[in-house]
Amino acid sequence: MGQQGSKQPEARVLLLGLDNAGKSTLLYKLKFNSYVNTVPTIGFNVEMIEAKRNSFWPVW
Ligand SMILES: Nc1nc2c(ncn2[C@@H]2O[C@H](COP(=O)(O)OP(=O)(O)OP(=O)(O)O)[C@@H](O)[C@H]2O)c(=O)[nH]1
Ligand SMILES: [Mg+2]
Repeated sequence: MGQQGSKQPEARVLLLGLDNAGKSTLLYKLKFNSYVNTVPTIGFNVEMIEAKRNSFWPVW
């Protein structure tokens, strides 16, 4: 239980879906906690999101 050393754990998440499904909207909602008006993505989007501990992840 508790902190496992000082390094924060990292996870890589791949978000897949059909064209226009709302992937970018979800990504930017998670990152900026607000709605972002998107354009169709050419290629892919990569973002780093920092998550704080919460009731889903009370301990690392
Ligand atoms: N009604 C509604 N519209 C949404 C929702 N999420 C996204 N949209 C809209 O759906 C459209 C496509 O959203 P995007 O986030 O660009 O979809 P995408 O999956 O990234 O699309 P591609 O990059 O083309 O693959 C946009 O007009 C969004 O505003 C939602 O939860 N509800
Ligand atoms: Mg997109």
